[in-house]
Amino acid sequence: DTGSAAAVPIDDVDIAYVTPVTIGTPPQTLQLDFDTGSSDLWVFSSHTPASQVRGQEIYSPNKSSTAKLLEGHTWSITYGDGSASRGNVYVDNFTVGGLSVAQQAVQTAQQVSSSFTSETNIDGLLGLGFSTLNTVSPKSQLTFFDNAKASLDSPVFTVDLKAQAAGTYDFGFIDKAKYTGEITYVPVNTNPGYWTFTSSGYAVGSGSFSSQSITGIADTGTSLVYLPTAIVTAYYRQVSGATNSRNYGGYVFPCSSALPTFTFGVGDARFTIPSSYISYSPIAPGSSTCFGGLQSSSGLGINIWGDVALKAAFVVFNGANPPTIGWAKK
Ligand SMILES: CSC[C@H](NC(=O)[C@H](Cc1ccccc1)NC(=O)N1CCOCC1)C(=O)N[C@@H](CC1CCCCC1)[C@@H](O)C(=O)OC(C)C
Repeated sequence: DTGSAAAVPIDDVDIAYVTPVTIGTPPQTLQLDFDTGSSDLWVFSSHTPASQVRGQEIYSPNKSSTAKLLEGHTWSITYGDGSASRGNVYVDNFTVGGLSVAQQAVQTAQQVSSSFTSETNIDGLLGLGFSTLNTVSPKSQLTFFDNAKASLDSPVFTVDLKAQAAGTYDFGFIDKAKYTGEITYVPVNTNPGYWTFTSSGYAVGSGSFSSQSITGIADTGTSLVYLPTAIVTAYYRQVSGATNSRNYGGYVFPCSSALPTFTFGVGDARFTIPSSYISYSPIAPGSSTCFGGLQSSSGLGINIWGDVALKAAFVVFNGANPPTIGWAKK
């Protein structure tokens, strides 16, 4: 089997991407944020208090003839940005881009934090991290990818995110039309359950490449790139008027400033993030102060290659044993 579904930006700065999925019988369609940085599949549902729902699509298990409550199971998750949700669990038919799993654990929200309520374009998350991170208790559940893996032509999914355009999540195959040149594969460390790999270094603009190991995670659910402070300060030193603003929580600069590109290494391959991706967004609509798409990871305790970096490449998440991650130009 294979599957292929669109990854659509939810706003004009690519803060996140959503992908249509169908759940149950008859099928209910929701738009989910596919997140390689977590491993819970949860949805706004008929169990979510109306006061916490603001236009999101909901999954109603009682309207699905194939839904079954997973008795006594609950879940609760908190993400890196502090947003959180919790609830109970059903199993039901689940399809992504033509690829179906019969008894997928679908975690129904009974409580979501205010940031989820206010994010009206996201109806839930589909975790693509390793199933060891799943929060369902007393028995943890498998991700959609882990459930589908055995039936896939190849145990992979690929990520092709685009700037202000629809990209794709493909399952079970590698589409040669989506990348150029070779795919460079590197090992993945599955502890504690993210797609953790080691980059071979970086360069700022046309500057020399600094060979150094940068261990971090490939995270489709994170908007920006978060790297060690030394690298980030070296970058913004090249940007006139840039400051690290406590007020705005990161590096800001005059939107009129010229930004260098940022290049990162994967093995011998080099990937360049265009300046336009790093001039992420005005700090407020119409402001002439812009927030950077490259920020320091010092507050996070983990380096994150989020959407700003993923948009610059075609990435293969290889779920074979042992897992690897592959990066190609496009
Ligand atoms: C630096 S870690 C923070 C990361 N969140 C983010 O990157 C959020 C995502 C978001 C999308 C839509 C609306 C609102 C927020 N964006 C964010 O914090 N931004 C602030 C800086 O400007 C860019 C937007 C995060 O928590 N990612 C989650 C998934 C994410 C999906 C959207 C809803 C909130 C949760 C997950 O990938 C995760 O926790 O990763 C861990 C390993 C850090």
